[in-house]
Amino acid sequence: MANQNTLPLYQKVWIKHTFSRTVDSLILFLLLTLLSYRLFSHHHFSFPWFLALLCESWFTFTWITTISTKWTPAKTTTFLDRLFLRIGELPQVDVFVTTADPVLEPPIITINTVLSLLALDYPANKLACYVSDDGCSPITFYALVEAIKFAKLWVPFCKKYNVQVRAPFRYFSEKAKANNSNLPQFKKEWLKMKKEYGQLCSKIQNASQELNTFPLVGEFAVFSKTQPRNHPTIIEVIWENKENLTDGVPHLIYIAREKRPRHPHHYKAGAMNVLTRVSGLMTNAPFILNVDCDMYVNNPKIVQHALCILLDSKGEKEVAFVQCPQRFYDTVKDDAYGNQLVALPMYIGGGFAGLQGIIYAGTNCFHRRKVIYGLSPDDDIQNVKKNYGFTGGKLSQKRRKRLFGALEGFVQSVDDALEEMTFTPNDNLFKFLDLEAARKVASCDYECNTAWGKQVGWLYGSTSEDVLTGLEMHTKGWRSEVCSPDPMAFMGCSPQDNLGQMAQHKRWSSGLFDIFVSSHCPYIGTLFGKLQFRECLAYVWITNWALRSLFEIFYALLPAYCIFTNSSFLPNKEPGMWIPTTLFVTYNVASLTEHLISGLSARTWWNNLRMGRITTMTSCFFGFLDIVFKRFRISDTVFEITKKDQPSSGDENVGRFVFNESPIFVAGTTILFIELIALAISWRGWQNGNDRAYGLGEVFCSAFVVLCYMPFLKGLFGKGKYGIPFCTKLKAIVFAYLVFYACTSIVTN
Ligand SMILES: O=c1ccn([C@@H]2O[C@H](COP(=O)(O)OP(=O)(O)O[C@H]3O[C@H](CO)[C@@H](O)[C@H](O)[C@H]3O)[C@@H](O)[C@H]2O)c(=O)[nH]1
Ligand SMILES: [Mn+2]
Repeated sequence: MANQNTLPLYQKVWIKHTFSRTVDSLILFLLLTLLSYRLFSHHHFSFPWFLALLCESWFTFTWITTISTKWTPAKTTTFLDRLFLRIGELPQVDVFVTTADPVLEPPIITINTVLSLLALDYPANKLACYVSDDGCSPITFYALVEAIKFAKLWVPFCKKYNVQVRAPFRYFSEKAKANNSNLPQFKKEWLKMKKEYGQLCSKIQNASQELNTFPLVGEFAVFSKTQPRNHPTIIEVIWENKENLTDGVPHLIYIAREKRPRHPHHYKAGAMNVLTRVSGLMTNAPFILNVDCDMYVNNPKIVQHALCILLDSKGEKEVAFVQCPQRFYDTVKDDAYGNQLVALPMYIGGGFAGLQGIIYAGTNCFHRRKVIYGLSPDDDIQNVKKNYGFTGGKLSQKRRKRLFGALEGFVQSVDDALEEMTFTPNDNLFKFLDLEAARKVASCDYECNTAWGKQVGWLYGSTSEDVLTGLEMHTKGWRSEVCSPDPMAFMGCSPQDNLGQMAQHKRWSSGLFDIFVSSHCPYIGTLFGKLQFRECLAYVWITNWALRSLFEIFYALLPAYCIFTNSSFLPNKEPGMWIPTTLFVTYNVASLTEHLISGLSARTWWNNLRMGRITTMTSCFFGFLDIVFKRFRISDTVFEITKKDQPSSGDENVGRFVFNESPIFVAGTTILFIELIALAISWRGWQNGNDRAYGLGEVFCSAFVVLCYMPFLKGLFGKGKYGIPFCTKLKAIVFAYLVFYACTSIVTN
């Protein structure tokens, strides 16, 4: 029998999706057939024919990257029982939470996340929770101060009754069948807890309403004379687990890093780096769990599950980070805005997992501190020390400044982290706490002329800092794993309307494309680094999302162009027409099947398909433009924070499209108008029985685009926020006419 101590702590199995593989290959075959048909049909050669060839070549290339990513999906299972046999003592974990705006991210959501983290089923003396507040808001701070009082009741309650959902707003709102509900003692405590939570909510609610009149006295005095973008560092230890109790409440530290108008603050990546340094000085745990303010813990044992992977004898040497899936609660029915990301992660995410590893998604992720500090998998510590310029345990003065900044105490903590010295906890973590030093590492100047954001920490330069940082780790040769135990590890909120969803897609597509055109481009990672080839293709798939918009827009306008100019891009009257027809049918049946297999409705499939077309042609197109402007130094990209709403249940308008004056909607409305004009012209042509070069194919394609843009069509007639603003319609009509005019005049000239 194998020694219990040598058994692996997790297992990875590769799944065979024979059906999926067959259908995907068939689609590829059809795409290639279509391309060759186009190349060999000399009699068809014309502008639309070549444009179609160009777009379809792109789609084929994208499809190759898709198939390659999906081909060998994998799943991991963790063995908790073996973890306890293997290690005597659980390691320390530092938990990072980021919040940035008390209005878009209501403090009540943030404190629920924090409460669920403090109540993790993990020894309290091995956890420390650091909250970064980029909004520098006294209300957020107040909410945390109040939350910790509640935590002292909540944490023991959760542990005593083994509560699963430890975010109180979910626990009390949910039809959550209270466990042990028969016990009178439980009933009593449950009621008390509910009452206490209610009081906590109303306190925070009241404070939020008095945003401008909130008294900045006592411990809040530090917030006087601060502005969100202009203030010194504020670090407050809200709670310290002084007695080092395993069943107490973990440390809670509030950090608002210094912000000055002239200093770029690098958004979330900047916040994460400050959290890394401040925690390095305080607890310096070897593992870091990072969650966004809106992601609460849904599985209180998740840290142990992740540790199974990180501490496994193989995982320890190879795995840089463990990513848990992002799932959302109270989602809009049938995923009306196509943002629940259920089917996609299942196929694409599973595929990534079967390669070098899943991308880092910015939240719900466990990191190794030493990897964050730039360690490569094949670097042994002595080597690193040589490379970094450590001599006799000390970094040479010059290199130390260049890499980690000038603070002696912090460099010492890096040295310890690289050696994993902190694996066994100090008896009193805060004994030597030097707040002055902590403020220094959180200041604007600290990173000047250092490697932070370049080789060390979260990398700067993209609004998808998460994917960039993960890609760099993969390029160094690290792997990553997905950890998705049952129940789901974390749950969060997703945008509750299409505005949030479209802004999010714009940020992602531009951030990802920014990576593609930077020196971190996946191709470079494969050529000069250790990024595996298929992992590279998977990253290419994800990072050129914005580029897809161009081809999709051209392709969507192609049928209209043909109708305007009486030409064709499809072999309408020839037997060759079966190729695009079969392709269209097969592709859609395949994606519908994938949705149904994932347990989703047909309506969800349609919504995803439709929203995919809309966001790619609008949000992602603007994401693309953002990067073009950035590269030509016309304007820089900004991280627009998504609004975190608590869904209003029973609202009959949930799922409806809302509009504003954003240029994104001008683009969408223009596309709709162009297709409508095309349909009208074809209708007239049909009635007059004119001699037409285009056929049913082009008309069908045009109609299909209109069908995808149905929310816009409804928006033309909608009222209030559900209607497209008049000036947007006007601009769109002008643009549509210009396109029409340009098309027809090219041909007549
Ligand atoms: O200047 C900033 C801006 C944002 N954030 C935080 O970043 C997180 C993510 O922001 P959010 O608006 O919720 O963006 P999402 O689109 O929901 O985030 C996804 O995409 C981001 C990258 O674009 C990742 O950083 C996130 O982890 C990932 O969940 C939130 O906790 C914010 O508080 C900051 O700390 N500082
Ligand atoms: Mn979010």
